[in-house]
Amino acid sequence: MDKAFWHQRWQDGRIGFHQDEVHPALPGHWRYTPHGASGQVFVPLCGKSNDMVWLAEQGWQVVGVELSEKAIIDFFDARQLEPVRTEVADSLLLFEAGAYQIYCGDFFHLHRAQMADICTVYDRASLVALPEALRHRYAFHMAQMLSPGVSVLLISLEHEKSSGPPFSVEEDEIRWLFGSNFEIQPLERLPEDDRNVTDVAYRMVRKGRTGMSEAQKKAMRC
Ligand SMILES: C[S@@+](CC[C@H](N)C(=O)[O-])C[C@H]1O[C@@H](n2cnc3c(N)ncnc32)[C@H](O)[C@@H]1O
Repeated sequence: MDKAFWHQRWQDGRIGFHQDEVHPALPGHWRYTPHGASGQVFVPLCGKSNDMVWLAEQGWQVVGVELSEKAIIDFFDARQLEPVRTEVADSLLLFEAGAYQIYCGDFFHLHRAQMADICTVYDRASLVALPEALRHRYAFHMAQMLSPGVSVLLISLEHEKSSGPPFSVEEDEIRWLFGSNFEIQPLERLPEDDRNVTDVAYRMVRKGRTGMSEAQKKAMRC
């Protein structure tokens, strides 16, 4: 899947992955309360997801990344927000308004520095958007960017077809992709939908040692 594929999908309005409602697994499995307004949640490959609105309503600062500028403009327009647009390093534009900071560009161009204040991650339908070779890169890059202790609510999907997107990404593969860097706990299999697709939710926590001061800082922030 190259970038042109996704730009074309957004241009043509072929965005069957977009949901008008909040994903049913999100409220049930979201167990964090941010302290003050400082909690940042990262939403990779965010599209114009309404899940970001739910997260903002819970008091989170939402940091997204999305290739399609059209998706980002649509997201802000729907909320009558006029984002400030700034050029940042490595071919990324940052759109900011209200509780939202959305980077427009390639996930793989994000750096650890941009993730420094991230407390947690909400990841729905990112892996399943990527072909196998890119899923490797994705899992590695995510691990590189997140500090030990950061948790991820990951929602993948499974189906019988051999093609995609969406690709079927099952527990064995998730363990293979992320297992060396994350503790992984399956949370829930949702009921199969009318296209025979099953969403599956996992909680993952970035492994690794935290120096006392880093752990303390993170505990205070998140
Ligand atoms: C299956 S959709 C999921 C969107 C969103 N997570 C949701 O739940 O509605 C995948 C999204 O990832 C975006 N995308 C694909 N490759 C990307 C990349 N390398 N960097 C940033 N965004 C990407 C696409 O434009 C598309 O909006």
